Amino acid sequence: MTRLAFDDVACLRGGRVLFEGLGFALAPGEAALVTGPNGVGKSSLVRIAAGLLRPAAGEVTREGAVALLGEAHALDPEWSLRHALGYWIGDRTATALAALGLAHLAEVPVRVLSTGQRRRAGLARVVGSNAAIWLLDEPANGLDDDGVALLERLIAAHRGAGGIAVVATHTTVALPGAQPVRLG
Ligand SMILES: Nc1ncnc2c1ncn2[C@@H]1O[C@H](COP(=O)(O)OP(=O)(O)OP(=O)(O)O)[C@@H](O)[C@H]1O
Repeated sequence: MTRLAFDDVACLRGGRVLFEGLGFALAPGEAALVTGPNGVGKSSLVRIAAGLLRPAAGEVTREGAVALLGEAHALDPEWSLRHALGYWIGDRTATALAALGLAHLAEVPVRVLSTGQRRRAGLARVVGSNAAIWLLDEPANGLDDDGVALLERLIAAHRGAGGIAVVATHTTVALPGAQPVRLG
C-alpha cells in the first residue's frame, strides 16, 4: 500500500540542526503541507522524503514510487518540450501536456519556455510519472492564478485516485484536509 511516514526525523545541514523530532504519516489520498520561513528546511525535508538526503536521526518509510518536483526541472533545454518530456514519461506525454495546458508548446525547445511554462512542464513530468507519491517543492513558484488553480485540481485528482502529496510552499496552495507540517 502507498505510504509515506517520517518518524522522529532530524535534519542536520552545515553542522546545524534544521529540525528534529519530526513525525507524520500519510496514507492513500492524504497530503502534507510544509510551510515555514526561508531557509528553515522545507526543501531539505522534501529531499529527505525523496531519499536524496539522509536524515541525521529517525526513520523514513516510503512505500510507492516517488515523483519529485524541485528547482531544477530535469528537462533537456535543447530538446523540444515533447521530446524532453517523452524521455521521462514516454507515451503519457501528450496527455500530460494537455493536462498542463502546454499542448501548443510541444515543439518548442525547453530553453525558450517562460518561468511559469517551465514550472508547468515540470508538473507535466510529475503528472505523467504514474508515481503514487508526489513531492512538490514550491510548485506554485512562477505560476499565475490559473496555474495555481490547475495545480490544486491536479493534486486533488491525484489524491482522489489514492495518491499522496507533500507540498512545500511559502505561498498559498489549497490542500483540503492536508496535515500541516510547520517548520521554524
Ligand atoms: N548542501 C548544503 N550544505 C550546507 N547547508 C545547506 C546545504 N543545503 C542547504 N543548506 C542550508 O540548509 C538550510 C535549509 O535550506 P532549505 O533549502 O532546506 O530551506 P527552505 O526552507 O527550503 O528555504 P527556502 O524557503 O528559502 O526555499 C539553509 O540555511 C541552507 O543554507
